[in-house]
Amino acid sequence: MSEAIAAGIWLVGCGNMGGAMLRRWTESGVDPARVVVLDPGTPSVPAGVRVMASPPPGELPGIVVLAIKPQQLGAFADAVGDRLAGVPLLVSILAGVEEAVLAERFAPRAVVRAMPNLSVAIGKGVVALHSDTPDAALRDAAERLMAPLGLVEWIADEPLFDAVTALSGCGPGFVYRFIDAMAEAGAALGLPIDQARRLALATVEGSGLLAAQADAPPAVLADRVASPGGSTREGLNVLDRDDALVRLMRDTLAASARRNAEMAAEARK
Ligand SMILES: NC(=O)C1=CN([C@@H]2O[C@H](COP(=O)(O)OP(=O)(O)OC[C@H]3O[C@@H](n4cnc5c(N)ncnc54)[C@H](O)[C@@H]3O)[C@@H](O)[C@H]2O)C=CC1
Ligand SMILES: O=C(O)[C@@H]1CCC=N1
Repeated sequence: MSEAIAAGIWLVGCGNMGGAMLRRWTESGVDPARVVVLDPGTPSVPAGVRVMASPPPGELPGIVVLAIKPQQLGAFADAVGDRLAGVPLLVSILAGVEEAVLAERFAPRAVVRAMPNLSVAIGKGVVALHSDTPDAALRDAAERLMAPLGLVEWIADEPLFDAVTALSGCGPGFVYRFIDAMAEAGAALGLPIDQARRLALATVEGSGLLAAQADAPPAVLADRVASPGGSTREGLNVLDRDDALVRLMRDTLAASARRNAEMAAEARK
């Protein structure tokens, strides 16, 4: 465990995403007694984690993880921003909020921007990281903190965070829509909707697991499902016609990336 993690973690905001990360951290060996949740609400937290409405006086942890909504940043910074000055590592998962803005508002020694997704709750998430800090120990601390959550990847340029947020941060939302759409389509062919939902969910789960372990990329796996002259090919022809699915996904991710850029502009004000 890194020195910064051992020196304690303050998790600011423990909602959907902060809560998912926290559960996974304590399940994978982070000592709950070293974690303070700062949240004015009534979050449900693992046993042993302290919940406070404002930072404990006279203390600074090794790491502060910001997991409030971007729209809540101003109020938090105005209320207690100066209490974080000099904290070794500030990790922010806020969509669209840039490192320079965080550095200016909180004056930590290092900022790492992180983009997790909801599957971190079961250690199968994606966490993209970016930082300009030259401090290798603090970069390492951020990476070690995120390692139990799933696949961790450093992103070369901070502007690419809008793309990464659209793809893997928002991605679970798109996949859930796809599952529901598959179920709807099965029901339209006559299956009872509950059964169609079970089949669609298990199909996506199994396909993802197989693709993750397979010796071939998804395009090749798709061809293995599609027997020549068979029914999968007919369905793939619909998805592939005029790049229908690719164009839909491009529009979907572009809309999310655009919104991230807007949130970044709002946070700069
Ligand atoms: N939900 C998701 O799948 C993902 C969310 N994110 C990012 O995570 C952040 C949080 O999103 P969610 O967890 O979905 O939101 P949420 O609304 O579920 O959680 C926000 C939490 O912050 C608390 N809070 C509000 N004001 C506060 C303050 N001044 N001090 C301390 N705590 C405060 C709220 O009580 C709540 O528990 C956002 O910035 C979002 O961009 C990033 C990746 C994925
Ligand atoms: O919807 C949002 O803004 C956040 C960012 C990634 C997932 N949820």
